[in-house]
Amino acid sequence: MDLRKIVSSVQNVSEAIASVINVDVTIVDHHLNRIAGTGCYKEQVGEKVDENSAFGFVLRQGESLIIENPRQHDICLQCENVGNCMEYAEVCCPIKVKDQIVGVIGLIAFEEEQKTAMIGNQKNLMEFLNKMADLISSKVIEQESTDQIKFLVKELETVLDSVDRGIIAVDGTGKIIHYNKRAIGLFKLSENEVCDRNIKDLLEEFDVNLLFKKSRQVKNRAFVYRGKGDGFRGVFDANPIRIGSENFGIVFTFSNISDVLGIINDMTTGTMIMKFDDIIGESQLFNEVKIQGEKAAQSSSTVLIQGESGTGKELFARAIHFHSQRCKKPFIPINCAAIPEQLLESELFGYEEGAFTGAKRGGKSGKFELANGGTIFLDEIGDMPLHLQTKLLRVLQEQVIEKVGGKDFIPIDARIIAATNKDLENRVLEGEFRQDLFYRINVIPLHIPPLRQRGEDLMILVSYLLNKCNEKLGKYIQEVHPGVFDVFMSYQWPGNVRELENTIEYAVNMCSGSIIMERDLPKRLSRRQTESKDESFRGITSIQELERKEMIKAIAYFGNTKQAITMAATALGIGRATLYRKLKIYGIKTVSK
Ligand SMILES: Nc1ncnc2c1ncn2[C@@H]1O[C@H](COP(=O)(O)OP(=O)(O)OP(=O)(O)O)[C@@H](O)[C@H]1O
Repeated sequence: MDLRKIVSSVQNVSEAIASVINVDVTIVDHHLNRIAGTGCYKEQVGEKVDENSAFGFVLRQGESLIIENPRQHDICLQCENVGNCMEYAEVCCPIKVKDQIVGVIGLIAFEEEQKTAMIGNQKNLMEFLNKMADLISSKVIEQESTDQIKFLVKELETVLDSVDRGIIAVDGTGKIIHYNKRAIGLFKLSENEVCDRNIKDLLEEFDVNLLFKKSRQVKNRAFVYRGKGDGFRGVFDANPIRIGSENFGIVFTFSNISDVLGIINDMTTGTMIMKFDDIIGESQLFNEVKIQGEKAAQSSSTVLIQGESGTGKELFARAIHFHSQRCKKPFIPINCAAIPEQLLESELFGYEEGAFTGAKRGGKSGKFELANGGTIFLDEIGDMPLHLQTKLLRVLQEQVIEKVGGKDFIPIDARIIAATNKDLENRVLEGEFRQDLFYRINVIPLHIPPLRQRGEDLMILVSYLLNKCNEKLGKYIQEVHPGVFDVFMSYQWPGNVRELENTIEYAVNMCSGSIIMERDLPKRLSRRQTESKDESFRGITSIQELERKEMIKAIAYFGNTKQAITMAATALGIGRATLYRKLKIYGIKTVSK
């Protein structure tokens, strides 16, 4: 508690005392700084008073003191000013705030007449001085509470401004009375504008009156703020301000939907950051794909990654995303084959409240919305149902999505990387995949070669996966026996790297020494070796299958128009009618004759 905070009040009090009792007055604070004074003391304000003076004594003792005989009094003998002292008498009274001494009021007589009046009227004088000290004390307390309120307000403002949701408090009519910085940032309002606004201006499509009437808490309500052309989609909570049974207003908290979705992504998708250097393989064939992938990362065009199951298509998709300019934004994978057909649409595009029985209150955002600004990875796109292919084509063409049961089109900026282990061209010919969509997604095609075609990579992958498994299982297997490599090289690896990974993990578990031997391998691998001869027989393709494949190739090359069929027939060396007949037999879809 500091008298210096109320110096002007203290000076006023000292002048009032001086004019009532006609002596000089001076007041010091608890550090013995003179903070107010009349007469000769006025010029000494700001100076320090000697701690051995009567003021110092009263500050230490906390009791009033009257000195009738300056320069002879015991206290005066200690004072450094005793030689220059001109006083006739002195009265000092402590100023206390809640038992704490915060200063001293001193009255000084410089004439005999003043001294007589002071000494003669001691009792009344002391009472008067105590009242003046109380007055100063109450001013200090008042100042302290004002400071405390200012501090609380500042503290609250800082708390509100450090929340990354917009906060707006309104009175019972909806008029904005408090807000934080994030709120004016979200609604793009200036500080002057915001106080003239009513919450109804910001939540146009929402029945705010009902909210006031019902005075109920609301959580995560979706809304659209259209603003002056720079609106946003968001969610809000509303909490009524209730004291007793009376309502004083509502506190709203707002978030931009893309911020919310960003947090959901970070928390739920457990983004695995992947770089091209993390993808193992140095064979020429594989390196070429990596180079293509790196180039694809520099662009925002759609990529179609084709390759057998387990060849690393998702790894490539992730690496492309994390090498691209979108790397700080979400990477959202969705497996189109793993989600039941009736759910896939709402998973991809989201749904509005009430879109179907069982739809969640407030609706749901789809993967496209989650991927906004980033990349959506549509795995197993070859299994996407035809009606969704049509919707996807629209997203690609118009860059907007429409939620299930929704009325609005939501602009979306998500890069699409699709992958499939099916022969998509074949699916087009079979009428299972839209040709126009195929061309749209196949802008940058990447073909990941199967493991059996990259023998050089097998060795590096085995050593990489061995380390990985040792770490995972806490084992120290050092190497793989050369005989095991022979088995690996002659095996077809239908499950590619995923299968190799599982095989190594199995072998590491089975191995009791430090080298993986043939006996540690899963039985299917050694069985395959003995069966490989049978398999090479089985590898012989029938004439009919060859014929079918060549026809598919010709149609894929020349196209599926009437004119193209004639050209395809010529290239195949058969007549047009024969080609039509055979296409029908093989179930290859074409334009009608
Ligand atoms: N070149 C590689 N280097 C390291 N690990 C790899 C490599 N290729 C694949 N893998 C591993 O193999 C597994 C399968 O990879 P991924 O899921 O990317 O394959 P995919 O082709 O997308 O498979 P699917 O077609 O079944 O979806 C993963 O555990 C992945 O880490």
